[in-house]
Amino acid sequence: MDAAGRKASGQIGRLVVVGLGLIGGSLALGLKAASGCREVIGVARRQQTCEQAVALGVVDRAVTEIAQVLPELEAGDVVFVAVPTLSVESVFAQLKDQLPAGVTVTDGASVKGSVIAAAENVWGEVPEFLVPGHPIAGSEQSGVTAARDDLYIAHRIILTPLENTASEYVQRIERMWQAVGAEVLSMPVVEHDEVLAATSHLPHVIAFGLVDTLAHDAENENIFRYAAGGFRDFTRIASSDPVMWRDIMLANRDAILKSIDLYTSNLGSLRSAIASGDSEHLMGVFTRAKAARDHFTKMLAKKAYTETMEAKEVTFVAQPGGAVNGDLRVPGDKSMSHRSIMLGSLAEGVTEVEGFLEGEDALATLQSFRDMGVVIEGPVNGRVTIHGVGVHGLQAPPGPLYVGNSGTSMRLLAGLLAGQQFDTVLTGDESLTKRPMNRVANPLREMGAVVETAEEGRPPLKIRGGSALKAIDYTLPMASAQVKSCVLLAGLYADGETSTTEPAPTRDHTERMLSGFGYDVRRDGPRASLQGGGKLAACHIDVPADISSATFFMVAASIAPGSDVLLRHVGINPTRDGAINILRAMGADITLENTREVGGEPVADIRVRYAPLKGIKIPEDQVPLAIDEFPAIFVAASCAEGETVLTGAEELRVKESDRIQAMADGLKVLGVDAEPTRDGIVIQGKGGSDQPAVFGGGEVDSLGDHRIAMSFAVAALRAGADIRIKHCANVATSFPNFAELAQGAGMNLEVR
Ligand SMILES: O=C(O)C1=C[C@@H](OP(=O)(O)O)[C@@H](O)[C@H](O)C1
Ligand SMILES: C=C(OP(=O)(O)O)C(=O)O
Repeated sequence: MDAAGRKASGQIGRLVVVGLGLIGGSLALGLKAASGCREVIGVARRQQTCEQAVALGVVDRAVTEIAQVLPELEAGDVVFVAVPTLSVESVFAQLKDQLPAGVTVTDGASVKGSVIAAAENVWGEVPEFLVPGHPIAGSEQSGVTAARDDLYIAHRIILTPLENTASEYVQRIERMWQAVGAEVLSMPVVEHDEVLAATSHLPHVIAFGLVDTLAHDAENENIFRYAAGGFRDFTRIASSDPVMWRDIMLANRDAILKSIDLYTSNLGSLRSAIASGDSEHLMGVFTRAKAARDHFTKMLAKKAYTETMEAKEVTFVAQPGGAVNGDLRVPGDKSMSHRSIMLGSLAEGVTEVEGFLEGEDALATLQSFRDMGVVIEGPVNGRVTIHGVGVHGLQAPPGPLYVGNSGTSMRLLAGLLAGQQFDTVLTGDESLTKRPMNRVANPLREMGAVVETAEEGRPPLKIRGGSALKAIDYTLPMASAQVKSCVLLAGLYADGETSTTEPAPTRDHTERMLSGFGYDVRRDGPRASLQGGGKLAACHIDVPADISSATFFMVAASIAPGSDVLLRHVGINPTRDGAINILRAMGADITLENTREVGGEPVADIRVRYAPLKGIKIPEDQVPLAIDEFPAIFVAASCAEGETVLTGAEELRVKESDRIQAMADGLKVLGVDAEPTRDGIVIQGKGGSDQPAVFGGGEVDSLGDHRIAMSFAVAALRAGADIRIKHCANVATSFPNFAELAQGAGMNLEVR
């Protein structure tokens, strides 16, 4: 918001700032810059500070006693108490009985419990005009000379109003902070003090303590001479104002002691690990901490990551025309990446993975196993090292396992977790929370697991530990590799032989990878079975490029005249190659080169050249083999000559979106006749016309579904005007570098 906008919404009367340091001075400057108040009056004990504040333009005038200004205040004015925590009470005492009605009092202390106690001591109860607050914007600098008018922009202000705080006062303070560009949120007092003890007060104790320890060391001259970046970064906050921090320690004693005790015990474990050379323990702590800190940096940079992904709004604007050319390698296979982490974690020994998909879905699985105590190094350029803990080595996670947008994570993990001794809760994002989970909960219950779901079998899933699982012979009601894998993974923990029978072939990566880890899986047509109670041995996994991601470029090359792409090292497992078969049946020019086997999975380089397509009736036996590729295939069908009919694909309705409806809606917006049916779609291809443009321009909604988003981006190659695609952040779940690769290959795609 610009200054004029803030002024309109944020005007208060006069602002009285008691305490002219960094925090008070910066609010004064910010509010003046935004014309957010009529006048700023400063109050500081020392005359020199008053003069300095006026000379610097921080305040309009300044006095040494608050009593000097109280008589002239009136309703709508605000008093901001920005003195060290333990001095707040004496300021309140000076306000008592002299504050005119309608004036709001707020403060900026780091501890809220002590401010509440100070108010009770002075007024007997917390008055309705007091709005306790805490701007999270301090730095190691202090004093009025450090004040800046932009200190609060994009910073958070926590307000902790009590039940009897009147809402008009709270609203005034919210508007005041918003006027200087801050984001205001509220929290109960106790929660505020505990959160701040852990995130701010403890780090200050450690920084002050560490610098003091080293400064007392006889060798200190040398220590400080050689202490470079790490020491400087880590101890910056030991330059903070000692009085302010002494006050905070005393005021928030109990919460800080709790944090110190927790930290001391962890430091003790680290000490023992170093003493005994326990490298596993050290790697566990360091890899978990690195992941947490990297995640935090991404959150601060407002980049996509599992928990913040939905908050980020990404729009694709795909410009019409172009062709795709070049030699590309799309990221690693998502299904195999998930399974490599799961089986590597349960194996004995160290599993090395290459080609791992660094997309949000596979990272959510990885984080879940870290949360269950597995040491996992990486990913770095697709390389992951998993220190397996054995089939019975997982530990209870500290909280619910959050798997974001990933159905595969939730359904496969459900099977594994049913066999553990500890309870777990699996949660996900808004899209995943709408997807059916009874398809896994029911067979797990038949095995003796205790699994609770929310209404109508939706997530979260609560899985009780300690159940003795018994083997079952399960006939799947739908063709689903996730359900099959869930049952087989639970079967590792069951007494006896667990088997699954599927109505049609589905991806068999679980069966293949289990065999790769030395676990005996018997396969007989539609039936797969394994005996519980075995062991997995660590191995090396080379994850090929994901055929589901490659499909976007297969379709792109097939519909855009002048295209010729080579897609390297793509997995062409016969349970995944439906898109190749369907596109070829439509007339696509696809050749497989350098076909080979890598780690038990067939792999090839796929060459695709433009060729005119024709509509077909898609054979139902191909549906499970191309289940994730249909959104892209519908784009190909729109560019084909004649009608394409899909049946037997009702499963598409329960993916990240209802993919039949979402694609039909978007295609209609772009001028294609696409009629959804119960279990499929009928598309009238427009490829036979003389017009190069099959699609009109327009705005379509991907509904947060990565595959819908990428499919409409590809459609632009044959569009007559821009296609704007809303809600594309989730492309990062399966294909984080889609836009870069697409642009490099010749598509005109802009990410906003
Ligand atoms: O097992 C797997 O890795 C997957 C199976 C498929 O789901 P269903 O089992 O629900 O068909 C697929 O859609 C999903 O992207 C990945
Ligand atoms: C359906 C998909 O994934 P999941 O079920 O793992 O969310 C997909 O990637 O298209």
